[in-house]
Amino acid sequence: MTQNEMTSDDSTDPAAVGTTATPDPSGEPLVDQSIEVDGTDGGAQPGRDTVIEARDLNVFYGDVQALQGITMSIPENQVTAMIGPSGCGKSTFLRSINRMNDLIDAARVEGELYFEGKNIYDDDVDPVALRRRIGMVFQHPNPFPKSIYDNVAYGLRIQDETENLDQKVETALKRAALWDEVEDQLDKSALDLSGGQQQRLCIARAIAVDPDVILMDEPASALDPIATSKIEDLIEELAEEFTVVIVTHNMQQAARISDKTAVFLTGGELVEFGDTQSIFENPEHQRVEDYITGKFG
Ligand SMILES: Nc1ncnc2c1ncn2[C@@H]1O[C@H](COP(=O)(O)OP(=O)(O)OP(=O)(O)O)[C@@H](O)[C@H]1O
Repeated sequence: MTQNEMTSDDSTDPAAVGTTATPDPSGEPLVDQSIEVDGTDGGAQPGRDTVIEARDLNVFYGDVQALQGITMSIPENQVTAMIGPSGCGKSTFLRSINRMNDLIDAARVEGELYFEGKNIYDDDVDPVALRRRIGMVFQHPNPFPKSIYDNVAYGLRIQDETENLDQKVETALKRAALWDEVEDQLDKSALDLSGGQQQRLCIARAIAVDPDVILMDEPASALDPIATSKIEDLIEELAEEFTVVIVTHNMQQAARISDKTAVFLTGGELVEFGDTQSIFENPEHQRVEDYITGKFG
């Protein structure tokens, strides 16, 4: 992601429908800077770049404060999970990362949130361009009422990336572990797929345009155990190429698939953030231990 890519002008916002599109790769960065961190905030490790960094981020809905002074660094090419009880601000934080909160009238953001060194809340950042680099997958699969092929090709067509389109669609479906199930029926309506297949199609649609980050808001909570297991396997594979940030209510899921875990608690406070294994086996805070062991939530 370059600064110019985030500040480019485009009136089409594919993120609002759960996909992303590719910016012009020729844009020169305004600032040649990526953030290296020392791991003291529990986030990125030495030598591993931070992709997203929140600094004292506060989010309000009207008079209600949903996030309180969130500071954390999210490392690249890892799975970072957000867990915590209902209403603690997990989805609000996720939406802050690609400015989806802009679409909520009452929402107001204070503080800073850096994506590859650029504060995405600076006036010169175009949220549409930002969302091309930070895709999103929602809780309920939301394919378009179009063919399987057209769903995956959607963002590529918006961006005029239609050269070798068949190949790009096939690659995205393979990366989303769906190709083998749909290769003979690409013209079939996406709405005829099972829920789990629809969600993998939405993931294929998001990754077809090659974003840097994929945000996932409880992507498996509407699926049966077998479909959930496929999505979990897929998320782990995706982290080899993308940075994945996932909100989940399912602590076992966070423990299974994430490298880092952020524990939010009531009031929108980030109480603990670090290696998933440490958080689950040896949390620093009693409140986190109580939450993880099911004493509340
Ligand atoms: N669009 C909105 N307008 C007003 N308040 C909102 C809005 N969205 C969220 N909130 C409030 O912000 C707080 C945090 O909500 P958020 O959805 O981020 O929490 P969450 O941890 O993701 O919850 P859940 O696990 O139930 O999805 C809650 O008090 C919620 O009521």
